[in-house]
Amino acid sequence: MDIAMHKEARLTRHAVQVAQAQGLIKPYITPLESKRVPLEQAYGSYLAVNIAASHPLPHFRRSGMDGFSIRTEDLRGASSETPVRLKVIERIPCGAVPRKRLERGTAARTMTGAMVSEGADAVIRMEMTQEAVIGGISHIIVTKPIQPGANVSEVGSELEEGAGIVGQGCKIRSGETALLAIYGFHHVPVYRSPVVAILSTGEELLQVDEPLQPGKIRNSNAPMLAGLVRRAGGIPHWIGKIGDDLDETRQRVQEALASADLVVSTGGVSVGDYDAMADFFLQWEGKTLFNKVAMRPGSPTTAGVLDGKLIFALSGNPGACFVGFHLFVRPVLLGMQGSVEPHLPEIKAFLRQGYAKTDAYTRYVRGRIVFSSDGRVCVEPAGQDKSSIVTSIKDSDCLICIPPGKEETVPGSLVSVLCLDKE
Ligand SMILES: Nc1nc2c(c(=O)[nH]1)N[C@H]1C(S)=C(S)[C@@H](COP(=O)(O)OP(=O)(O)OC[C@H]3O[C@@H](n4cnc5c(N)ncnc54)[C@H](O)[C@@H]3O)O[C@H]1N2
Ligand code: MOO
Ligand SMILES: [Mg+2]
Repeated sequence: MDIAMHKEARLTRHAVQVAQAQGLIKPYITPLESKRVPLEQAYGSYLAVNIAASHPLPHFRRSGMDGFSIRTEDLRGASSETPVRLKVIERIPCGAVPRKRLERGTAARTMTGAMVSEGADAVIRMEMTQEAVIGGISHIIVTKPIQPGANVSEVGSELEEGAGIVGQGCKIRSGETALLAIYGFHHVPVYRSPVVAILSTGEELLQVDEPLQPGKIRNSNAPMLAGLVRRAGGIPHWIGKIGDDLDETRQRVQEALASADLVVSTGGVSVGDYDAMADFFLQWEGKTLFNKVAMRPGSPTTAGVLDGKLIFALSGNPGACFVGFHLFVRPVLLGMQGSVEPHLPEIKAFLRQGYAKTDAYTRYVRGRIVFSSDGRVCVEPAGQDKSSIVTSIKDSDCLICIPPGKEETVPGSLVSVLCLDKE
């Protein structure tokens, strides 16, 4: 292709909607292999199997209070006028098995978490009893009846045997970790983390430790993407910077594809004279899935697939790179880890201030979730909204979706909001 044809091809791109673009990527997202990791290393990974309760929880009748195992029947008529006296027949610490069955008129001193005596149908709290030694034998005196079942966790009252406890594709967080420990999972089958090659393009890019020079900027997208990849459970593999040269781009993209499960590049994907990534996608062995998306920022976002591996060319503008990552790359990373919820959680919220009329593209505004004094969930832009702006990335906890249209989106409008991962 000569230069004029390239220019023509670059300028005549067809924009797809965000949901369409996500749909074009979806067939290429398959979970990676699973592996067994020690439980303490499983946090943040996605479970590769369904896990059911192999025993009821709790698996023995367990006291919820420090007190006495009793038979409620014995206390039925208890009052201050007619106190009931029970003989204390044993002491049951946590971890011990009661030796005696409760017979009429007896109680067993039972600690929180300890096994309740056989024959007992409740545990009375220590505070509701008076202790007395009568004839050298320990007794309690009770002046109120209690309900059957009080302070006793019955077998299976939390989970019955066979109940699903953690499903395949669930993220292992603190609650899941605790359950896996309860059910004896010393090692846990989880999906492998995808390795993500990160490429940045542009002659203007300096390394972070290089002094500034006129016309040049430090590369901020690559470290930002590395952080985003890590937060999404991937392993970033920074390939480095590519100059604005097509042959170099081809070679480095090939290397990147060979060394990783997927490739993410930033910059050089628009219509500029030196946008080598855009040229790369015009003539390559892979299949281009889309090269323009009806969204801002990030309209030139491009995605393709070669030998089953996805490659995403995100815009160089930091705001566009950030949004492109969240809409397209993050779901892939989560999907490769087997997640059942790969997309950002979406909520509705009221727009605090109006948003000026837009064009035919949906805007994904870096925003902040705020609560109004009457308790409504609202959103507002986190700062300047241009694609080149970096500071509003730091201050955002959501992306506000402003629908396309010629009218202003007025204050108080109910809009869709994509919630970003918390650190
Ligand atoms: N005539 C037109 N010009 C532009 C269009 C258009 O449709 N017609 N699209 C604009 C849009 S929208 C965007 S977004 C940008 C996309 O540009 P590229 O993806 O080609 O990115 P670059 O040209 O390489 O760089 C853009 C901008 O970002 C800075 N940059 C690049 N890489 C990094 C990095 N790793 N860290 C920090 N900053 C980076 C770069 O210096 C530029 O300032 O194109 C518009 N133009
Ligand atoms: O689509 Mo660009 O990323 O608006 O600025
Ligand atoms: Mg460009």
